[in-house]
Amino acid sequence: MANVAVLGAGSWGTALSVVLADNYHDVRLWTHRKDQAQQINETHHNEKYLQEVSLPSNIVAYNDMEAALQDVTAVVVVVPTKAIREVCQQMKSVLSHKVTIIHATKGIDPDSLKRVSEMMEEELPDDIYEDIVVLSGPSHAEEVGLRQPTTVTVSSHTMKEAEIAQDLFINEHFRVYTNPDVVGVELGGALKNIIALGAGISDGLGYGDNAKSALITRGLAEIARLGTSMGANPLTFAGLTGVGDLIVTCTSQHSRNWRAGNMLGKGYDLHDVLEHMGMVVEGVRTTNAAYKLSQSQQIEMPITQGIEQLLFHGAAPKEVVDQLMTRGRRHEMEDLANILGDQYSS
Ligand SMILES: NC(=O)C1=CN([C@@H]2O[C@H](COP(=O)(O)OP(=O)(O)OC[C@H]3O[C@@H](n4cnc5c(N)ncnc54)[C@H](O)[C@@H]3O)[C@@H](O)[C@H]2O)C=CC1
Ligand SMILES: O=C(CO)COP(=O)(O)O
Repeated sequence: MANVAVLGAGSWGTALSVVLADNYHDVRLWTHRKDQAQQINETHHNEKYLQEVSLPSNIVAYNDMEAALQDVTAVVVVVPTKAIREVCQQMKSVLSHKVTIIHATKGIDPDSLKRVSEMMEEELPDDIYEDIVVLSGPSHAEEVGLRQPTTVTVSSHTMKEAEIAQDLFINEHFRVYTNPDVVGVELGGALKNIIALGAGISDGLGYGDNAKSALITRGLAEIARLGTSMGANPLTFAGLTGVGDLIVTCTSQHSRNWRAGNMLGKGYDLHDVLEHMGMVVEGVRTTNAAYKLSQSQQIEMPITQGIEQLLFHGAAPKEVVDQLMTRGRRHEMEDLANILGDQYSS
């Protein structure tokens, strides 16, 4: 069994620690907050982020990163996208041996327009890891923590590292697939958060299942359009980290992105919504990143564009829906064939 550090003690870092602990690994759950480390070790619960789950005794919380990383063979990074560079800097200053590095963060940085693994590659020295592994897929922390059946995908450029991650996590409640398409796996997980905001907005406006199904399906089309232009394999978007994660995030009240969207649809102000959530809503910053990417790559992303207008430029939810519904007429098969490439054109 392995010594594994999980960096980030929010809801997802805590739930992934439970999976690792169930597989008999010694888990060091690192948090940047001393009081939280103390609270977890005293109560064996993460009261703020995953209250209902009781944590096995082989999960120990740390506040000292150097101590948490001592003798580990694998490090799982699960902080919000905004904190990735900072946490990598801290890791770099205390880690001198080679480890398997896995990240489970879903976002794109709106400043550098980089994916999470790209930011990590920029920040970390080459000699402490072989290849970054991405873990993504339809997986609400609340359900994983309760050991409900869940499937995810791990991806890295070298299959060996992905398979190490698969071995660490797989068990009878948590089934782990591999996929070599790092770009597609990462982009699917990040971009679905924009569409989940949209699904929440639609529900907040009082629209029904037809509208939500349209958002999921046309959202998938624009995710795949941007994704393939950035080098992803279009088939990945038909898998767990594409349509799978879209379904789970757009249809569940566990989703923070859906919940934030729902409040926006009901007319609440973005600042108040984020304050109320108290947990990361990755879709907000990723909307801005995807919007910028769509502009620079000249990719049509009408839903993302509408949500960008709503979040950052004062557009009313109903105005955005009206704009989407009155766009010029389109040929559905042509749109889909364009994503898949020439061999599918009619
Ligand atoms: N919650 C879920 O069900 C899932 C979340 N994810 C992704 O995992 C990532 C983390 O999300 P959650 O754990 O849900 O977020 P969360 O909001 O529950 O917790 C975030 C954690 O990061 C910590 N943090 C914030 N800034 C930090 C910094 N500068 N240095 C160190 N720690 C910092 C916070 O103290 C908190 O413990 C996000 O990218 C999210 O999209 C992915 C799959 C499922
Ligand atoms: O990524 C998730 C489920 O796969 C969690 O989504 P939220 O961040 O919207 O809660």
